[in-house]
Amino acid sequence: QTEIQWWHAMTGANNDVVNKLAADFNASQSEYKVTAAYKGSYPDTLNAAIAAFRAGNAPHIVQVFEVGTATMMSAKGAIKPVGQMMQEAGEKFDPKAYLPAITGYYSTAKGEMLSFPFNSSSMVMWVNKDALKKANVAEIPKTWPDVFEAGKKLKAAGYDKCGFTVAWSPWALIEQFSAWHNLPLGTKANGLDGFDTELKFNSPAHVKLLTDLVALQKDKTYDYSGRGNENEGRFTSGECPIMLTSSGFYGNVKANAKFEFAAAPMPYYPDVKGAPQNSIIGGASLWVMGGKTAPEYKGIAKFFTFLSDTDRQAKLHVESGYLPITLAAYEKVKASGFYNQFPDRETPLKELTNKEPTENSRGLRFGNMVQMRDMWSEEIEAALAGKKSPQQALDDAVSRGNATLRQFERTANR
Ligand SMILES: O=P(O)(O)OC[C@H](O)CO
Repeated sequence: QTEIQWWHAMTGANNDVVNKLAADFNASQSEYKVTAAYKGSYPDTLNAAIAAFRAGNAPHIVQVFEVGTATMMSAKGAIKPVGQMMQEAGEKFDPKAYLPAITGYYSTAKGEMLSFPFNSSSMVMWVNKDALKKANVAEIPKTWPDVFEAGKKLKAAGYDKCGFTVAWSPWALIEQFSAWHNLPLGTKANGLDGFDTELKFNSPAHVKLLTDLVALQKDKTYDYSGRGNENEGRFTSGECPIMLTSSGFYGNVKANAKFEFAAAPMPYYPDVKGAPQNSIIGGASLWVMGGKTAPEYKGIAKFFTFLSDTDRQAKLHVESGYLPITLAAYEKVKASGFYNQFPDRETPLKELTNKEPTENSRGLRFGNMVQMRDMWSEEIEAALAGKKSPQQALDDAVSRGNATLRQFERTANR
């Protein structure tokens, strides 16, 4: 048997999904054995894979979050392009089979898709409907001002540690916020059209959001929930009745929330022209590492074909909240009547296709993005702690980010 190691970052219900996929594939044939191993958060998993590659013992497959894409794309010798691997192994792989937002995100300028789409998501606003009822909030908030009002009422109704919050702060407050308001995160279509890009997310609308949050943090109408998804449990426990985070949070919400919930579209500022625009994808894709043997690549290719099966994709979407990935799986779920019964489960798909994407909302691709998210988070944290004005914090996030981009340009092996 040929062993295939798969490193991933999935916890809770999504961890069960990964283990089940590996077990089902292993049971479906006897030549290959996929061994799934949890390696910590997305940044931890990426760092572990880079370290293992340098030490000569990289796994076969690594799940890399969307913002690690530029890093992986530029690591030429370290990765095996998925299209090439599939072709050599005689397995079908058609980038056009995927939702356009996904294909665009993971393809090079030449149209080559280097990684295998796996768990793509978008950001939604999770709401605790029981809490809204208790606080006399008649409708699910649509705009940021509505969210602030709802947060105040929720706080008054007893949710005094957290009226509303967001997980993945830089993803929510900077990246998705920019796309959803048709504002540039950076030049050159947010880096998709070239590495020589400059960050632009210190606009008046960005400053307004941070200013509003700083004010609401004082009495915890808004309460900060960290840089990643480590505090998503604040929603399922009932502590924070409104939380912006991934659609892929569904499995954990379903398993743990003891209240009625819904996944609503992200809020927007109605006075920003063109808002809401469209959201961008999140989640992760599977990267194949370089330097493996032909039989190993054959096994990985067969595993990817197994993962692409339309029924399997449809089921994954329904159970996890991640996107159906392929057009065929999306059509299948639509035809089944699932969204008629559970309209909010289509929210992330509707956000992604809300309008024809612009240069500001096709996606993003920045080198050193993992480090940049930490810097951006530090600046958001400084503003929330009252150490810097929101304008200064975002100006600093932009200038520190730009310096990091220039460093990436100098060192990237392209
Ligand atoms: O929770 P996920 O897997 O949808 O990922 C969220 C963000 O896109 C991570 O960068």
